[in-house]
Amino acid sequence: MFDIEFAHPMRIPLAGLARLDPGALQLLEEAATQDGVFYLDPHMQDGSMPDPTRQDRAACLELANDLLKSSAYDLLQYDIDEVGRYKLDGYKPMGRNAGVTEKALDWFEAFLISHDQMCNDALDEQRISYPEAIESRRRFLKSHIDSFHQMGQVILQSLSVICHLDADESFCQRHRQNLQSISAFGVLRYPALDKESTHLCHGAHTDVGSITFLSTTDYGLQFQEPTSEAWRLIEPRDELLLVNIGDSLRFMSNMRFRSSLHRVVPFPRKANKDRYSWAYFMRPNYDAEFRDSEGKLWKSIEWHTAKYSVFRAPLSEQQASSILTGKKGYVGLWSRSREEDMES
Ligand SMILES: O=C(O)CCC(=O)C(=O)O
Ligand SMILES: [Fe+2]
Repeated sequence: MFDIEFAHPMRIPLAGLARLDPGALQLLEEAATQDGVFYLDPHMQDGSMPDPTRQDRAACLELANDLLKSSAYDLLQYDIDEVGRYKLDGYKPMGRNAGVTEKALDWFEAFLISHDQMCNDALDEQRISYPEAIESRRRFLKSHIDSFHQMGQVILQSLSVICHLDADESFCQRHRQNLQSISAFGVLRYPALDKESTHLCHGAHTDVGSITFLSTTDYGLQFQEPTSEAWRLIEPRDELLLVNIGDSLRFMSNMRFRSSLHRVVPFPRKANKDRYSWAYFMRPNYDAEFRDSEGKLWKSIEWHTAKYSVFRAPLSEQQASSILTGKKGYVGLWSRSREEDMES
């Protein structure tokens, strides 16, 4: 038997939050202040919101396959570091960031599609023409992103009630759909690994934005329990969405909410096939302001830019600040030997 410890994120019903049900709000308050991660049950009995775990799951997987089957050469025509100013759209090849061990680079590829390109008609940015796999699914992607944004607003409204914020201070006001936003939807592929693979998975980080909705096909994601600092595996659940709170919401709540520290590592006996995940990164409007844990004032777009330059930096530079993980000097490296212990 493996000695693997699982996390047990709370399961919170979206329907309860939409009604501001006190029981659901209490669960959300506990999850947001203690761990910064929870499972969301997105099912609305009255069908008032599309349920992105059902048919959309298959559609996202098909999109990921269709899109990422192109050669790296073709995909690099949409290099995320070249396409726009803020790395919100385009292809991130494997190995662009530092990874989970000292010598490793990351080993996942991703394609991002910004909220504004799909859903915001009054947009200053130039319109991007995407690969056919995306262009042919514009209607699906628009409604998919819209429904994530609506779910995000329900969570933000609930968190605003928890913080006793007045309507004009509500977190929702800083995530308005008609203002420029850095939110994005992404599909990710982690190729199958073997024992000799040098480059691995996805290094430890907190998410830059406010709320991340995650779905995945397989094991691998770990989250760090804030009090014990132990890494725990997160079980993939088809019928639920995993929600991570990110830095922006942590800062906007004056550090009351935690941003979850997570990473993706090889999972014994499961790393021999591709792992897919897809995420909606709900992030604040460009100009939304907050103060970080040291009191420094940031516009959301500035924090985003600073965080991405740390994602792209070598490990030594990542270690020098607290931007990557929220803890200066800590980059959350994974040790292969422990993993091998588990396999024996
Ligand atoms: O693939 C996963 O499960 C996690 C992805 C992630 O943490 C991210 O893209 O920020
Ligand atoms: Fe993440």
